[in-house]
Amino acid sequence: MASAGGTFPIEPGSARGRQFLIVEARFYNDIADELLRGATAVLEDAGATFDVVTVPGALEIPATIAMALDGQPDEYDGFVALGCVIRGETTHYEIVAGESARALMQLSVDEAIALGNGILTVENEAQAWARARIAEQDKGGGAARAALAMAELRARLGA
Ligand SMILES: Nc1c(NC[C@H](O)[C@H](O)[C@H](O)CO)[nH]c(=O)[nH]c1=O
Ligand SMILES: CC(=O)[C@@H](O)COP(=O)(O)O
Repeated sequence: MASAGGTFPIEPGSARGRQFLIVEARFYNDIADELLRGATAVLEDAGATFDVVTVPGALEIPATIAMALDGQPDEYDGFVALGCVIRGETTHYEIVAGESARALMQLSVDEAIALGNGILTVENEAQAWARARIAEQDKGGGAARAALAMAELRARLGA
């Protein structure tokens, strides 16, 4: 398989002095643990500091980032969204997966924030684990890498 985008390289220590907010949805606890482990390992390796806030589900993530921006717009250099949406029996999956991504995209463009989207949208638990596990796809770490890269770019472009 071709190498995936989540391997975007970040120099160790290159984000020293930068502060991030991880917003994690704990709808699936064990998967949330693994996504969080991946994201925090990447931020720590980059020398960044971070806060973590926990919300019930993926639908609550965008509003939480909006609240943080509303409270103290310059407190964070970037944001990492973590969660897992697994298809059930009804159309609710489409709402949770689609609307969380749509609102995050809207926030990141409207507010010019550095955001890594690590919300898995999968058919079943096996797909979720393959993507969450650090030893496999490490999508939590990938989202943190994206947030780090975008924070760097945001600073360079003067946003
Ligand atoms: N089914 C999943 C949800 N659903 C819950 C929503 O995100 C939300 O918390 C609820 O509708 C109350 O507003 N959330 C996930 O993160 N993952 C799912 O698979
Ligand atoms: C992604 C979901 O919202 C899911 O958990 C809902 O399951 P169901 O469609 O069986 O209610």
